[in-house]
Amino acid sequence: IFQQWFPEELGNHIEKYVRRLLGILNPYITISFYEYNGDEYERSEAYIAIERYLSNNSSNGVKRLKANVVRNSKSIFLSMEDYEEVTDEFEGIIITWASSKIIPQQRALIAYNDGDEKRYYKLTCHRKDKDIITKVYVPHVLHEGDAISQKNRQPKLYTNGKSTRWGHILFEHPSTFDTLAMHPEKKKEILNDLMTFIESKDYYKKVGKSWKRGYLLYGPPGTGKSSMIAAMANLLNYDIYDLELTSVTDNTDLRKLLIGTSSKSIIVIEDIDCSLDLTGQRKEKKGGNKGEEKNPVHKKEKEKKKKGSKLTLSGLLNSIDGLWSACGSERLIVFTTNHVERLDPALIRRGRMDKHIELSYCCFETFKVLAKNYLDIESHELFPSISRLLEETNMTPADVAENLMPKSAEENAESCLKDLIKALENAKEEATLKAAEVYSSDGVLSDSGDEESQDADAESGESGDEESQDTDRESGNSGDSGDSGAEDSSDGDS
Ligand SMILES: Nc1ncnc2c1ncn2[C@@H]1O[C@H](COP(=O)(O)OP(=O)(O)OP(=O)(O)O)[C@@H](O)[C@H]1O
Repeated sequence: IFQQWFPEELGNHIEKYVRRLLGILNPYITISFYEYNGDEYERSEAYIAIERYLSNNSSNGVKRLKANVVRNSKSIFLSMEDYEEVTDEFEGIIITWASSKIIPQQRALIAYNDGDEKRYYKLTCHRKDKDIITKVYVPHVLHEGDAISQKNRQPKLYTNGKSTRWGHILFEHPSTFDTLAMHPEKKKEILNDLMTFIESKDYYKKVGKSWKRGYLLYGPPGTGKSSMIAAMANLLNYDIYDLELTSVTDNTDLRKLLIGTSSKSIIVIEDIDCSLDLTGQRKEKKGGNKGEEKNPVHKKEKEKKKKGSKLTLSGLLNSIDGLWSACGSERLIVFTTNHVERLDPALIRRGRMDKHIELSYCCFETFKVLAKNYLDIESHELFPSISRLLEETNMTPADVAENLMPKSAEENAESCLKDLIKALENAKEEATLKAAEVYSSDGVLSDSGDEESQDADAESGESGDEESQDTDRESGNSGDSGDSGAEDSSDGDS
């Protein structure tokens, strides 16, 4: 009626003064949070956080609720239907939240979202409480809402294919820090480190570092490196970006991929020593292996490799802690390797890889965790024999776990422990035989292959080392640190 009977300009004028008058008389203020701001295709983070907060804290008093089944979410959550109202209390202050929407007079012909309706939450509180509401209550609501979203979300596992895009699936690995078998003190130290990291946003800002932390996990195959990454992701509810370096053609692609990662994520490069010729490039600059430099076949091969992949060590280093690494925060970068000694020191220096974690062969403490997980026992009369054997021989947690797993319905804890004892005795015998073979008749080591990798191979039954020793012989390289030898043996292992 008002719009019909008053000329538009006069109408606007009167409306303005009426609103002002009401504003003076009304002791309440309102704050609106719209679902879409500016960029219309992105839901406002504040709106989402408020939705979660209200669904968790105040939905009991609401009669009409909406069930939101978010894809990839672990559970459904309930939120208020349009035009519902709830009250919340904060430090003795009563706050009213109402869900509302603006329906445009002329609906867009092609509507992307409920015919262009603009939903919003309206907070109403007393004018005298304005400061505490805007400075304390609203940030509290946003923080709580974020935490609820984070808790309910299902982590994803991303991987890069041939393109510079990430593809993902839901991450549903069951490994946790409870199932991870390692020395309890070491486990506690890692857990503390992770928890300190996630609570240190302000600290990182204060010291001028981007909020990320590098972990280097190293040890023989089957000692739990991948299991630990899964446990980290499950603990922190982070996504995993499994970066396959061999599919990345150059530094620009690597940068694009890293820009495409989100916060609260773990970027993983597994078997970093096999992924790229990272050691060779730097050693070459320093003079490297002279025998190899003179060898025209090796020189040609290296040049060909360089042309094929323009991903360089310096490109990788820049991505880890150069300017580009600052895009996105709250991230862990994890490298895994079976051969830590083959990595360039620059790649794993502290600051880049802040924490070096060795995952090693099964000790008695590790075994006890596996026995509890697999057989539900904490002690047994066979434990002392197993403890002694584990001291005398190297067996990976993966092999121990395999032996502890019942193979048939008839098997019980005792028979599984006996299986393990048998396997440990066999491994011990094999290791003794292998050691005898390695020593030549005059008691001198016949080959300079490193002991650690031989142990690892003995455990896993792989013959990768033979290949690396052959390659070393062919290239006239007597040391085990030669680039080509290292590369070939890694290929063999992988
Ligand atoms: N420390 C451990 N705690 C619990 N389970 C383990 C542990 N280590 C190995 N396992 C078991 O062995 C399997 C293989 O372990 P995992 O893949 O984590 O080893 P890895 O060190 O990553 O090996 P690789 O270097 O070959 O990738 C796992 O599925 C798990 O069942």
